[in-house]
Amino acid sequence: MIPVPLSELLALLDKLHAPVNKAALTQAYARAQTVPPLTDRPQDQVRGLLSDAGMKDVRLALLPWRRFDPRHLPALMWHEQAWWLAERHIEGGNTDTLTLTREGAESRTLAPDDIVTGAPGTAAGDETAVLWFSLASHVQSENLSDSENPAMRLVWRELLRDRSWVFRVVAATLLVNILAIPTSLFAMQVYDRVVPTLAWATLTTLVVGMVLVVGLDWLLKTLRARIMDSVASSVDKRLSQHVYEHLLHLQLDQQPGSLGTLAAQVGALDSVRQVVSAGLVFGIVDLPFAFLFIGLIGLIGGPVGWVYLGMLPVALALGLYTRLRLRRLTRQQMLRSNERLGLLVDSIRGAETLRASHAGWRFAQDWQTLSNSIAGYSIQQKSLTQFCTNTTGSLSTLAYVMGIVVGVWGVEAGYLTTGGMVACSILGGRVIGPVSQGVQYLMQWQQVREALDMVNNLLRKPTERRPGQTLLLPDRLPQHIGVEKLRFAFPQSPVQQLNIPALHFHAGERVLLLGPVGGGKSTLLKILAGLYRPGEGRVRLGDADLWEIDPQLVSAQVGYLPQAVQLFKGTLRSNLMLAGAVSDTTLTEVTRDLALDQVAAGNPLGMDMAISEGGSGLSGGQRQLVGLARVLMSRPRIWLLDEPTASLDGEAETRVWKALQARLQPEDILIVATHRPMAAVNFATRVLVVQEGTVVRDGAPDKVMPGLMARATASRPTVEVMNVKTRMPAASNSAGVLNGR
Ligand SMILES: Nc1ncnc2c1ncn2[C@@H]1O[C@H](COP(=O)(O)OP(=O)(O)OP(=O)(O)O)[C@@H](O)[C@H]1O
Repeated sequence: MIPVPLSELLALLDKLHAPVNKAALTQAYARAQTVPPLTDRPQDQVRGLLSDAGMKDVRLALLPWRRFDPRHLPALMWHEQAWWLAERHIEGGNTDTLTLTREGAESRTLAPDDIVTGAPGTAAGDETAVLWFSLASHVQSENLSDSENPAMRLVWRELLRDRSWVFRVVAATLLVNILAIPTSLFAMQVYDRVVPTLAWATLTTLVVGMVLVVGLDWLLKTLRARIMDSVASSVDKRLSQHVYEHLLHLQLDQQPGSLGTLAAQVGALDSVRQVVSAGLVFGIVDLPFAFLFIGLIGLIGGPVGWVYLGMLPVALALGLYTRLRLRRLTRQQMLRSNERLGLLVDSIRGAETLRASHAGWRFAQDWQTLSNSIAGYSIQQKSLTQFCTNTTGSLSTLAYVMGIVVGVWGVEAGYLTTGGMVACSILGGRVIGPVSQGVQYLMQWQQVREALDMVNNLLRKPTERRPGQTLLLPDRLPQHIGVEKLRFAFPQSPVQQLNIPALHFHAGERVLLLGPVGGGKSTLLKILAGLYRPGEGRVRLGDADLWEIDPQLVSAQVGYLPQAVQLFKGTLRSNLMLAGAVSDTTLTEVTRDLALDQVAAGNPLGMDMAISEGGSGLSGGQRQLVGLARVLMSRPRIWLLDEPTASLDGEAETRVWKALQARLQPEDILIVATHRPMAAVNFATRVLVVQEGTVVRDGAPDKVMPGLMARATASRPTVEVMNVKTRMPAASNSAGVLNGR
């Protein structure tokens, strides 16, 4: 790689608003020209130059593009033998494009997937890479998990991010309310001035005025609705994105168990936003105006005002009572609805098993029980809200009637005219409206509280890295990975799944991880991959704690193959290139070595053959091969493979080991959890047996394997053939060997 040009570096620092002295950096560049470089690593060169220019605390890393998260752009990109300033643009809210610019060249606009890596003949140094600066100003995420009510804080933060809408909506609502005053005064003038004298000219003037008022009122209400809709849509987008990304970055061992709950948690903020934004305007404008109108009624009609004022505490008591009674019902209904959603997802995913084991009736029964229970709660809830709505309606009519009655007394007593009485009735309508609305809010608030609780449960769960955490960007390739004083237990699990005082793996090691079913192999691999965070102890990647390192760097170094490979809706190609585009040559080579090309060859669409949701369309073994292909294409330094050949036949298994060996660099670390060690034992350098969460054996294959084989043979059942006891032959996968007992 050639050194990073000054112009591109300055352009990036400018984009990042980094406090750099341009003149000092230019001088540092000039000084660097006069001496031979101490290092040919661009990250070290840039660090040196920046340090020379007075920017000491710079953290940067060089990452392969395929492992880089484009949301962290802008950055400098090494692409087609040149350094570019890469920026990300989101057009129309969804199309993601990259713009590459550099001095003296035409700028380019590309889709992230257009940048392929590992092009034919590319050495590691020629591959598209990103030089990424981690600056303090870059870390924008807020730590919501410490907050008492993170969901509410999030809703407020998003609603008030741009406060101008509040002023506009409040101003519009204010005017709408003010316009109600001339409406009532119109009636008063007509009754008191026009009707007694039949003054048509006055009536015409009043009507013209009212037409203007009505027009303005219509315009203001339309504008207000538009503003509210656009705020709602942008807030919804940001809220759902935030909650979804929080979910994606949740510590995997902390994810909620129920899928229904999880789905409901992600969607629940929507109802919160609606009530909070409408409630905000209600609280700021409508409610104070209700009091203003009561005052106005009092001014015109004297005691009539007391009638409407007296209605307020009754309505408030009604709303609070309903809310209290709704609390239990709403909670139960939500819980059951979540359970039912979970059941639905489970039965769709497990349709085959249900059909094969004739267990459908059991699920149908559960569905019916849940539906009955939801319907029961729903009926109770509806009748309660109906009761409240009807009572508020009757209360309003009563207030209106009482207002008229008291008004008649006023007319009799002489302090109120007929027109004044009509005006009081019209203004009374402006009091009744907000009061009924307030009662509705009180009822809805109960639902919102439940929804908030649900989202809070999700947002309080820890993410893989603390928001705002200063992450390490080590730039040396890790020479070892390991755990120290490790203790791990799943949440709510009374037993400890792993307890390992110390375990280290060094460069060049090829390790087989054996042990009985449920022994803890997968959990250990997930901990080493940085997917599960241990409750106690440390995971070390090189010299640093893995959880202190930027996750992009971890995933650039560590490749993990899960036991159950997940495929996603798309094509075979999109599933293979899940982590980013690779060159067609790399794709062809890997698929050929794993014989996955035969799958594509058998389909007229080839690599573009459709994969449906949940990954149906491929066999179990083929899925495993897709998972392996993903890891092989990502070329990690540390390979963590969980049962890579469990679903494969002997031939495919041999092919997998060959493909893997061809790609393993001498310094790479390979750790394979398997129940079929025999095909891999010849190239293994170390065998570990994990049982009941601890390492019970650890040594060279020739030391550990004979003992395991002997035990496996001894534990194999015997059959009696014509009175001769014979030991059962060993199965090719030697499952017994793995028990380690
Ligand atoms: N999500 C989970 N919640 C609670 N306990 C779990 C969870 N996943 C695994 N376990 C428990 O952790 C223990 C270790 O499981 P793990 O999957 O690591 O075993 P394993 O050695 O990989 O087994 P196998 O050989 O069957 O794949 C088991 O006792 C299992 O029941």
